[in-house]
Amino acid sequence: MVLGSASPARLRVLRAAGLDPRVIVSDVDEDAVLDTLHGAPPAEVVVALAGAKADAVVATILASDDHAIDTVVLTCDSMLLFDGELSGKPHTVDVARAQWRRMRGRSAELLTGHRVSRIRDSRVVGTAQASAATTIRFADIDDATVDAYAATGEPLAVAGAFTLDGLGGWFVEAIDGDPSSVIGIGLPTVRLLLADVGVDVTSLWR
Ligand SMILES: Nc1nc2c(ncn2[C@@H]2O[C@H](COP(=O)(O)OP(=O)(O)OP(=O)(O)O)[C@@H](O)[C@H]2O)c(=O)[nH]1
Repeated sequence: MVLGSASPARLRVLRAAGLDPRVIVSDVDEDAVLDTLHGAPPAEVVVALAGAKADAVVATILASDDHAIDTVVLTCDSMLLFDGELSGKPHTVDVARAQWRRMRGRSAELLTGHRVSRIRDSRVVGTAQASAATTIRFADIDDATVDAYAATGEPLAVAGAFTLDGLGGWFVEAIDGDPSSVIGIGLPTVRLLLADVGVDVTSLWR
């Protein structure tokens, strides 16, 4: 399997779940793709972004001269849907603090889009895609805690400015949905997408 993602968290989830994928990072300009998706439903946005990453990684694989490839490429994209707005990574401390001041004490949905692309005999023989949504309830933390968390830098590089499995875990009171899709790759969703392209996930276990 090929994981088309630079996300260390996605790789960690797959390895803990028995896979040892090769990593090929796509160089997709996500903002450029987002510009073509104004008005699209949020679930379609994250699936479209995962698809754009897949197209780039598949092109890289097909450009190689290894024609005996029989593999599956998995790509994802995660964003937070809060008050009707999709947001990705904050990138700066100020944006992370503002995000937390708005969402503390409230709930939001972490959406993850997935694309599975099966390659055999140097061509794509099957694709499947789907999104997963998990509701997150955030603790009502005070300004000093928000500032301390933002200052760690952790929330800057993750969708929605929080992690479930890191420092952010102190501030996630409850979730309703698949926990792995919050971290960045929904295992139950991917299991069904792999089946759609004729791959039994148990055959991929190390
Ligand atoms: N560890 C952890 N990471 C999270 C969590 N929520 C979101 N993320 C990460 O936030 C990032 C979302 O940004 P994306 O644009 O989907 O992915 P990326 O990190 O840019 O990597 P690419 O797949 O190469 O685009 C991913 O790396 C997710 O793994 C979480 O709860 N825990």
